Amino acid sequence: MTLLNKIPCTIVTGFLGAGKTTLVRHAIEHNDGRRLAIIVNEFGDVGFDGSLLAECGIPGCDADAVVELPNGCICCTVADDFVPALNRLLDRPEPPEHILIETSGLALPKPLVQAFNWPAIRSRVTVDGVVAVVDGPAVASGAFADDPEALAAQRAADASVDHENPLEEVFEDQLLCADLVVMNKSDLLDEGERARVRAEVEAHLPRAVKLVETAHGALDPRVLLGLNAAAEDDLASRPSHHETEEDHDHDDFESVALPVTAAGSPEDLAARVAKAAEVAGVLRIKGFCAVADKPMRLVVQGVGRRVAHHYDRPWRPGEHRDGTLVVIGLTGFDKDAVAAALKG
Ligand SMILES: Nc1nc2c(ncn2[C@@H]2O[C@H](COP(=O)(O)OP(=O)(O)OP(=O)(O)O)[C@@H](O)[C@H]2O)c(=O)[nH]1
Repeated sequence: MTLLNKIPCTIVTGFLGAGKTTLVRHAIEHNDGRRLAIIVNEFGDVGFDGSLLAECGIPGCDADAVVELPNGCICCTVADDFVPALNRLLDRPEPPEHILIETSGLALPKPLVQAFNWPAIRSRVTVDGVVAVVDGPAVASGAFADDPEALAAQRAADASVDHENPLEEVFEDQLLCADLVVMNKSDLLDEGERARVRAEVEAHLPRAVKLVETAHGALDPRVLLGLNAAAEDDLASRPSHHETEEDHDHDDFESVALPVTAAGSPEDLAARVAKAAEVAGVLRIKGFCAVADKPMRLVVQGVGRRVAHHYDRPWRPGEHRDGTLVVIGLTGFDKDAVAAALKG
């Protein structure tokens, strides 16, 4: 049972590029003055999402309220990183009223939920809800299943099914743990695709879990926060492909940070990123870059073959303007080919 004095924490999970940061940002923006803190975990230690959130410029969102946990996977570094970070937030003179935890797209949520039972934090916090953000177009294109139709027919919530596709396993673990599923990027789907994605996601859910559709993570914080799930008390109904922390590693995935010299134009860089994204096994490309003669920093984001870019802020005086892109992919992806594509 949730004690009144426990601070609620929402765990935002979801595959690489599904829209977790976008959802968290929307929640900060529409938060009605509640004191929020954000913990951001990333695979690939460039601190991209943390930087986007800490520098969001939203009134009332204090950069100190954003804690970055880089270096891989929050579910594997619970003791060293997560619990101390959480305790530091709770020990502040004005502790947050609600904490949002954005996990890396490759993290499994269940070990993190289990961590809420650690004696050091158990009496202080509770998991208000696990929210799984789903990349609608990625599901529609069959990214998480070798044969989506056969798969949908095959299963309901059989967590023992063997998978050859590591993407699918991570995706499923995230759904199996969820209290709320957010089917994002609905703006990129037609009605038929939306129904298909909905059916496929529902086929993976082990319990009656609410599914909402969003575009650009625009979900009312009254829906997102306050689910009151106390998920740490309810682990049995959240099956996982990896029932122990030891069982879980990320050998299936790797990341590399590549320097990029200033681009002639955003379009030129986006074309190079799109080319790099075509290299087999590449899943996600993101980072900051310079554009010749522009005083602004360019944010570049590739999910699959879709590349988005925008200027987020002016370069600071004296700031090093060389860009870096983080590329995350299946282990063994051809980094030389990616580097060559990015060079143009
Ligand atoms: N068209 C469209 N684009 C979206 C939507 N939501 C997010 N995006 C874009 O998708 C890209 C990834 O969004 P993020 O919010 O960074 O995704 P993420 O899940 O935090 O990504 P990782 O942290 O790398 O796993 C960005 O370019 C977003 O602008 C949406 O609903 N529709």
